[in-house]
Amino acid sequence: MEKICVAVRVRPPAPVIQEVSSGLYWKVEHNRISLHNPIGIPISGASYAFDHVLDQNCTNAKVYELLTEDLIRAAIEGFNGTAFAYGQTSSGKTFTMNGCEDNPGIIPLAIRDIFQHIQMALDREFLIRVSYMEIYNEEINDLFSPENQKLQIHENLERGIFVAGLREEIVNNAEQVLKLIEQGEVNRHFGQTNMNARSSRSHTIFRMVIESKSKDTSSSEHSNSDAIRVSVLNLVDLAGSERIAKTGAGGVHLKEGKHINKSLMVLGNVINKLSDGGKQRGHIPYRDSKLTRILQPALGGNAKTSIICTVAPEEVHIEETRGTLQFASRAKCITNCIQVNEILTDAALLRRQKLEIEELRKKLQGSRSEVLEQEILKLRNELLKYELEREKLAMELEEERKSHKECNQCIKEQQMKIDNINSIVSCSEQDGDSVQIKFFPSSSSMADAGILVLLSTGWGQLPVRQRLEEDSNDDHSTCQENAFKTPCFKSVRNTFVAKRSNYSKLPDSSPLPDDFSNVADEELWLRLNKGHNTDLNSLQMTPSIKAHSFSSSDPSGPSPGYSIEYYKDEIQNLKRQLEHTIEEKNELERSHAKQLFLNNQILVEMSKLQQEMLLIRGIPQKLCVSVTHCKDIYKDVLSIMQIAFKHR
Ligand SMILES: Nc1ncnc2c1ncn2[C@@H]1O[C@H](COP(=O)(O)OP(=O)(O)OP(=O)(O)O)[C@@H](O)[C@H]1O
Repeated sequence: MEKICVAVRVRPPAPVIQEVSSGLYWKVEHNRISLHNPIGIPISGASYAFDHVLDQNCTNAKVYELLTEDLIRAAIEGFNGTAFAYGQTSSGKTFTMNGCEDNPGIIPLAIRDIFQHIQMALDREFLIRVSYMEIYNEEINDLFSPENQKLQIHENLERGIFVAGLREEIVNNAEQVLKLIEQGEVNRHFGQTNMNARSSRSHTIFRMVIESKSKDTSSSEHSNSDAIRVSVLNLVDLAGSERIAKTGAGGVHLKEGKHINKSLMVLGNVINKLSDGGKQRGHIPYRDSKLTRILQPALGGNAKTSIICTVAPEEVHIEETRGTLQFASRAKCITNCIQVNEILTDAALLRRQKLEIEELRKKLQGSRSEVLEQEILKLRNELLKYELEREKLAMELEEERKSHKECNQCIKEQQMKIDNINSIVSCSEQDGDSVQIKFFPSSSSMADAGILVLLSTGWGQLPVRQRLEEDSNDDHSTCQENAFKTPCFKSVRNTFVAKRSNYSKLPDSSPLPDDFSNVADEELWLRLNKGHNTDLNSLQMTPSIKAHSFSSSDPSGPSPGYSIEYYKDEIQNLKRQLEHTIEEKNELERSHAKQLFLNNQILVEMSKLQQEMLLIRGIPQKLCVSVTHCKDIYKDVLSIMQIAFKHR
């Protein structure tokens, strides 16, 4: 955004005016112009400041330097530019824009300057086209071709606002242009008024279209230097507002004056609207006059703009001067939005698009590679994680295998022991004699103890039955209680019990054999009686007699052939035998109780083993699940790795 540059130029007083003066005068100080009373005091509300305020001594060259030089340079670089002179009639607009031979105005100075710069710009080649038109009575006429009259204004995307049918001359040097202008001036409408011997009766617009492109096409691969810059420079000399009373215009001039004033009023409206700025601006009436329509880009559009407001210093023109200064003050508020105008040839367009595509591709590749790197990093991390998990699972699997093996071994050992016990028990049942049972349970207490239990049967025979079942739902408390009672085989289900068979049956004959060949040796007896030394001699001395029952119903009674002594001895002997038998019975009961206790302990151990077995049975299933899980993980890892390699 750039503000319009506004300057006020005060022309020298006209020598011819004869009037009664009140002594009011305009004073120029720096960039300010103020109306003063005759005693030199500024009049309130009549002081104006601008970018430049140029007094009567200012030359056109200075005006050009201050107001137009930058604009011309910008036009060469591709920016649109407009400079116009605004002011009342005979205030020096034409003098400022065209100048005279001694004091060339902005247009010839600009033309020379432009060509000078073009010649110095070795890196670019230029094409300059010029046209010259006037808006006379609200009609556009071509000053280079007088036959081109009443031209129309058009607008399109390519050219913007333009006058259709206007002759454009391609020019190569300043002199050529100046000559063309000279020719065009001939066609311009001038008129003589009371105020100006050569009064412009129309607004004139000298237009230069400056096209340029870089001479260096080799660097065009990496820049936009092949783009064609096109700028439009308008140098405008407006007709002056006039009071009919002052100018004395009549007839044609009156009509001209009316059109001039009307178009200037529209210009004032446009400036007013533009100076409002922001949302209050509303509709800008560019289309209300041909002048504002043509100058539209210069007023709030894409152009650098300079306005030179010329004023007459005479007291008689104070009101017009104040009007011009107010117009200038509003114009000062207008901002334009300028930008380089570039036109791309097909080749240039193609090249620029190529560059853009290349840049986009680089950006895309950059972002793509970053994304891929991140993805690879993520995959690597995941891979590492899975590998660790796999190793952990493999270790767990190995441990479980070991544990399974150990358990199996343990079960085998236990099974062997159980079989061993079973075989011993079945042997004892078959033999009905003496049984030697060895336990090597897995539990440490039992193993350490290395318990050796001997069960024996003898007189008062005690055959042993052992049962072993795997069911762990035993009533151990019952077993414990029963361990110290006479065993009850039915109440203790699935327990390891000893049974005394034929307990109540009296033998038909003495249990002692006739000879001792089939009787257990002395060591066995000693062990059975826990060190109690049985009177073997007495046992051996016991005669092999047939037992008799002495029931009251027995009519026979003792044989009469025996003496009293014999009977006494016999009674004594029987008493001893009875005592011995009772003792043996008690001992056996104790052994049974102990055996039951041990059996219960074995059952507890077996129950534990069974629980372990249950756990062990579940291990293969677990292992299968683990192995399947491992396989799945391994498959996932493989697929992830395959994908990562594809991306690479
Ligand atoms: N700064 C100046 N120095 C010397 N002479 C000047 C200056 N400005 C204007 N003049 C003279 O004043 C007279 C009127 O000037 P000019 O024709 O340029 O006025 P104008 O504003 O163009 O009038 P119009 O609107 O009627 O065309 C001319 O004779 C011109 O030479």
